[in-house]
Amino acid sequence: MADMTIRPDDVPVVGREVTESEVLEHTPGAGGPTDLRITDSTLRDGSHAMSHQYTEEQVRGVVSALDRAGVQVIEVSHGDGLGGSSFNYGFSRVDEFDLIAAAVDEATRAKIAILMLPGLATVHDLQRAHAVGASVARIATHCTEADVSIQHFGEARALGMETVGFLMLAHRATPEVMAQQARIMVDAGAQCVYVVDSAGALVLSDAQARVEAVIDEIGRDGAQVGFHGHQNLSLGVANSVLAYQAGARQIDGALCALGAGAGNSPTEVLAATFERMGIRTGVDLGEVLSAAEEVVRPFIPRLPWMDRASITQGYAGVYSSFLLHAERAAERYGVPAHAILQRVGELGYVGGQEDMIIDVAVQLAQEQELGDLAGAGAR
Ligand SMILES: CC[C@H](O)CC(=O)C(=O)O
Ligand SMILES: [Mn+2]
Repeated sequence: MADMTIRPDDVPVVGREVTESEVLEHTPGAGGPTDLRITDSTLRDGSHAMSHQYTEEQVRGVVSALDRAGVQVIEVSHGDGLGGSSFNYGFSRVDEFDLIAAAVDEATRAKIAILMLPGLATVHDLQRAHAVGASVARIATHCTEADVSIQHFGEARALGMETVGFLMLAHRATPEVMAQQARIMVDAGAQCVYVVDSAGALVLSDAQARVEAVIDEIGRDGAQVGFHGHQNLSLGVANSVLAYQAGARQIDGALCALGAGAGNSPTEVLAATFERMGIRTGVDLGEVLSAAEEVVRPFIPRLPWMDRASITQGYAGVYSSFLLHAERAAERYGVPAHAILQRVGELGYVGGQEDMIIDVAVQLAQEQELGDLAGAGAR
């Protein structure tokens, strides 16, 4: 197997211009050079859509199929990242470190990545993930809070892991702010920074402008830029293509779009689209289509889809992983999920404020009751 590890020393020194070919050398495919690296998040973002109930057998099946298809990086963690298994976010069925270890055991070529949110996960969790074989650390913060990740990038680099920064809810920051925040992550040790459209709210040029601004800022350091899309407005794949054209060289997807909200950009559609465009991802189209259709599709309890609630998430700019929380609150308090999500968007809640979804539902239920009373009084 070709050694695809990006080592800290592989990243050119800060301040030197890097050529396009140097950038591409960071992402060689298993079977030859690639223009773009796809990271599959079925086993992390998809964990939201699975209510964090993945079994070891499912994880092994997905890793084996993705690995066979030539997907270079496979992310495995609780949907909310390491340490997410909790009352607030939802308990995992199987300990995520066992799932990560199973994924590492199953992969023959692909690297196994973890995602972590500083504060929810600790440096100790990162060390444990590394100890069971994870080699890529994806460290996520709200798009204006990159400074909370500095310690974690330092530790990941000290462990010899490849590092990726995630600037979440990217629609909430201007391209200029995204660039400043990416600079903080790169100075802390990130080798790639993603524009993360957590709400699926970026519309075409919005995604492109953010990727361009981040590349302008960190590209000269040899750092790459990535894009993570959600399908709430059905633009995950189109935004990913624009991100690639703007210079992004790492793109996320999930098989069958299995991810939060209306799901992620489907990995199999990304592979087909980029192949049609003559852009090399190193992914075997037949194998990845089989992985989606034959491995993942049979165990999905509900296919992620653009319905009223998830479209509202894209429209109102709501964190995709709030969907199932809002649906549960809707059922419990008798108010529509889309109305909860619309209000959550207006109030500007961010990841970590899942508990506020209940407050909003209670408030809407009270407003509904008052409205009913007023209506009854008028009769
Ligand atoms: C871990 C939080 C979140 O689900 C990360 C992500 O995929 C996103 O913001 O879209
Ligand atoms: Mn996501």
